Amino acid sequence: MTILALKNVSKSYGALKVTQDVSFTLEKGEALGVIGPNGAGKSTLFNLITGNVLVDAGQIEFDGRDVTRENPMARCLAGVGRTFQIPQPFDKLTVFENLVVAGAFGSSASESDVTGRCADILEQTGLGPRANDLAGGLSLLQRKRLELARALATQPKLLLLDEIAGGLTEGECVQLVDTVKSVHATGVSIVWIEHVLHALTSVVTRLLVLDFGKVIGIGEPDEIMNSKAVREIYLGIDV
Ligand SMILES: Nc1ncnc2c1ncn2[C@@H]1O[C@H](COP(=O)(O)OP(=O)(O)OP(=O)(O)O)[C@@H](O)[C@H]1O
Repeated sequence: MTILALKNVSKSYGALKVTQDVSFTLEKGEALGVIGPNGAGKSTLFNLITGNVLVDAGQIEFDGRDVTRENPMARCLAGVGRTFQIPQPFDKLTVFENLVVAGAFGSSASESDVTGRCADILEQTGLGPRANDLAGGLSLLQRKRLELARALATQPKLLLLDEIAGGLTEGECVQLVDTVKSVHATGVSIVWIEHVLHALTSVVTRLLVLDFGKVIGIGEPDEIMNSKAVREIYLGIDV
């Protein structure tokens, strides 16, 4: 069953075509990786799915509904959760308070449900011992964990991860990937933009490659990474 469908989606900023006729579908429970060179339009793709940017043309369906013209709040409440490339938590709130704010405003759960759920998410994301620490004092790995936890507090059916492994050490990356795997195992559908390919391919079963806003490949990771188009355009190898 399809959870997300983009149909011929396009977006330009002036003369710059950032998203060009992009179409793909994501099945419920699937994890899809998105790769491509800097500036290929990956984050813009997320902004179009969340509604932070509106399409110029095309259609976006989420969970069986046309959400193309819906605002980000409506899409979040419907189950589209996301993390940002640069985590920006409320630095002067505690980790737990950050989760409660996300749960209270980004989900339709009642107040009592939100606090209970946030306590569970703290454990799930390994932030239990940091619950009462101010977010501003967290390490990069903990900030990434908090970014993931805040997205989970909105009770997403679809989780969009934007370079969550970027900047981490190898050991930290392994830890975070384990947490992403545990989230995926609960049935949440995932689209993950990531430059750290080994982290990405340990979770996703398909890769989508963007270049200059166009989909130049979508398929199984091995097939995609060995394809002529990807080696020429994405890896810069002349074949
Ligand atoms: N609001 C905007 N106004 C004008 N140009 C924009 C805007 N947002 C993005 N762009 C441009 O669109 C292109 C795609 O940007 P985007 O951030 O989606 O790429 P990306 O693939 O996520 O890159 P990176 O891997 O560096 O994060 C870039 O050339 C960027 O400068």
